[in-house]
Amino acid sequence: MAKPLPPLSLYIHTPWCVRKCPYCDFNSHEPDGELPEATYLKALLHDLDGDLALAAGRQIQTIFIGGGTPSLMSPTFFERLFNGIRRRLPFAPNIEITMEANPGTTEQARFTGYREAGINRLSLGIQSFQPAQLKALGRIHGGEEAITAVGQARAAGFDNINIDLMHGLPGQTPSLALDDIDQALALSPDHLSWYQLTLEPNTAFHSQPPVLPEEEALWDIQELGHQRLEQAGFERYEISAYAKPGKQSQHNLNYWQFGDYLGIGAGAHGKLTTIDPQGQWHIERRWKTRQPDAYLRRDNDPRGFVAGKQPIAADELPLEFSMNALRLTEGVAMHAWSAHTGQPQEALLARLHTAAKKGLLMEMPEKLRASPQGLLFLNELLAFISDE
Ligand SMILES: C[S@@+](CC[C@H](N)C(=O)[O-])C[C@H]1O[C@@H](n2cnc3c(N)ncnc32)[C@H](O)[C@@H]1O
Ligand SMILES: C[S@@+](CC[C@H](N)C(=O)[O-])C[C@H]1O[C@@H](n2cnc3c(N)ncnc32)[C@H](O)[C@@H]1O
Ligand code: SF4
Repeated sequence: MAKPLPPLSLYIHTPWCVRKCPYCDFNSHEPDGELPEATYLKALLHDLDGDLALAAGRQIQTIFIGGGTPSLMSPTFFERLFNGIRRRLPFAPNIEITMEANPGTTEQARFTGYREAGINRLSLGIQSFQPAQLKALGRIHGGEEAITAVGQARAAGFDNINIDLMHGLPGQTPSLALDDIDQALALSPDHLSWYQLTLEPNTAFHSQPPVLPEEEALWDIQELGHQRLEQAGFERYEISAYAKPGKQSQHNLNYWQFGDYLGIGAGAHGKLTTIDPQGQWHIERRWKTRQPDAYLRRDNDPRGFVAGKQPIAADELPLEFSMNALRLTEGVAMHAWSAHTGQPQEALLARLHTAAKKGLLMEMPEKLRASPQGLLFLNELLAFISDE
């Protein structure tokens, strides 16, 4: 019997933001005028139609609406979108549906509408509570609005709330970073994503870098912040992701466990496995037209929305799989590594001998699991896996 396909998720991208943040390399754009909600809705469903043949007969386990700023779209937009998707693919009974929201774009009635439309997890991009850091990041909201947004979300019935915080910010000291964590914890989130600010190519911060904390302060922030979160009952399950028990993001877990996902919307990417009549797996990555205007025009184009696609070759699987799985603090069972990569466990063990000796790995041979040192130097660890 052929091995079962991995779980299927759906990523939906909305590409607009009130203002582009200087550190951000996501596919986000300031709109020219009114948001084209109706045409974007139509385009998203046609985009999904183009991917349906790859997902026929499968059920969607999780949906993640990212951006950009999805909270710029109205609740009706999502209600119609979910109705359209459900007509094409069934939803799992306990489906997790996350939406990202910017605290500068929220109001009570909207949150209630999002909840009623079926969104059951909210991810708020708070980043910091300090005026100086929010200003340096070019954010459109203050700390107070972030606190209000969490209250509005709870009042609307959201019982699964994530807060995104960033650290290593311009002018940030360890005590300011800890104060951000404390203020976030005081809001009792279910999940906290704690990202170190990175200077990404093609951003304003890359061409005009801000002054960042010294290396030593960055280490202190990392170490002290990690301790503070664990003391508060948050378990770190991925490099930057902390959750209360049972509140891990199912969508992100599926990515990291090398599950399948459809990606619709401007610049969205997807990964899909299909089985041929001989029972062989074929994995393909595909990505969609990136510029919002060009994406909308593609709706009338017989080439469709796909900007590119590429199969993942068998010899790329060890690295592709490990890049994701090793981000998880629990790592992955050796037999799962073998099942996903099609390689015998001995092949992996041989490659990892030196990495283990260098202290980058925790447990062998039952599990492939990075040590705390390995999580810090993930690229070094991955180099051992990709080296033939
Ligand atoms: C697409 S944005 C989230 C939603 C919303 N647009 C917002 O910013 O409020 C995803 C998250 O990635 C993080 N992020 C974006 N750029 C980053 C960077 N250069 N370094 C570290 N984290 C970054 C931020 O925490 C941000 O909330
Ligand atoms: C940056 S994470 C933010 C997670 C957030 N902190 C939370 O816990 O809700 C957003 C998710 O959207 C996915 N994602 C972002 N941009 C995407 C794109 N263009 N195509 C497909 N997936 C994308 C990421 O891989 C990830 O699963
Ligand atoms: S609001 Fe979010 S997606 Fe938009 S530019 Fe800022 S960080 Fe990027």
